[in-house]
Amino acid sequence: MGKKGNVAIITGASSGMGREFAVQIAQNYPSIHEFWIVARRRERLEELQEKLLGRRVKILALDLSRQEGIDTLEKALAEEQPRVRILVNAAGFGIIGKIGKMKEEDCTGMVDTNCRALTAVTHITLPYMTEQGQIIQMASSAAFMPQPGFAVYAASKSYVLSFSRALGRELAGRGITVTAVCPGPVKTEFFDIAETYEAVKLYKKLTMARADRVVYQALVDAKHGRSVSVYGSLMKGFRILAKFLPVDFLMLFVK
Ligand SMILES: NC(=O)C1=CN([C@@H]2O[C@H](COP(=O)(O)OP(=O)(O)OC[C@H]3O[C@@H](n4cnc5c(N)ncnc54)[C@H](OP(=O)(O)O)[C@@H]3O)[C@@H](O)[C@H]2O)C=CC1
Ligand SMILES: CC(=O)[C@H](N)C(=O)O
Repeated sequence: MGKKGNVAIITGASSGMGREFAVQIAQNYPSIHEFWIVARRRERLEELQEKLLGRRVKILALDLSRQEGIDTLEKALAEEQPRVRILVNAAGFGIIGKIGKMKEEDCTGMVDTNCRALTAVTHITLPYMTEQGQIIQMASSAAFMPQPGFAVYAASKSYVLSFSRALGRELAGRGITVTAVCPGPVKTEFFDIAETYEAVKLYKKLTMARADRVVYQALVDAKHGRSVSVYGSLMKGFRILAKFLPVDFLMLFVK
């Protein structure tokens, strides 16, 4: 399995945008013959398998925040030597709340999953990526400026954006593109966990985008080799503001 056809590896495939990436890639990329779908909830991955239009599917029910999860993926890669055409790193989570007011493992867990796991998955998959391969990293508009009350999450996404842009330059010689996806709030199960301590702000609730549209735009941007994908004029405008206005001024509005 894996040696003959092109493979797409998608983490965070059990819900939200990761799941949507799998469905849209299956619909629009006939050259992808096999999917490796990764997340902790096996039953969700099994349910997704039914939607992947008869492609070969490898289900990897792994916790990527743990080294065992990364090791298992690395072993599967070494055994099967897949030709990876698309890697989507969508596994991630965020918890709204102030440092010191939430459990320590909730704070550091965001770093473990959003930064460490994403870096590790990218690192171990790179040797198997084909020329013209695409790496799609779920960052966020939260990467554009610090967010008091969502500090670790926003910092973790700044890491993803910075890492992905530099990686894109490193890989240019191999013909592999890297796209950091930076949407504003998107209506997914993300907020079930995010609201563990505090509710999401009203302005975010009112501006939530649809996951299918964000993912469609991200796939178009990745196809064009764009380093950053921002869905919607609101977030495009916010990105420009965040580039030009002083951070201390901007932070007055997200307290
Ligand atoms: N929703 C939003 O507003 C936005 C989200 N993003 C980012 O997009 C990405 C996807 O989020 P979204 O689809 O909204 O959220 P969801 O909560 O719907 O999906 C998150 C996915 O990550 C997986 N995941 C979480 N932790 C782990 C882990 N330790 N090991 C393996 N898989 C894990 C979950 O699977 P399981 O629980 O089965 O392990 C799930 O499949 C995240 O990185 C998020 O930060 C970016 C901008 C906006
Ligand atoms: C959850 C997100 O990443 C979103 N962009 C936000 O800032 O709330």
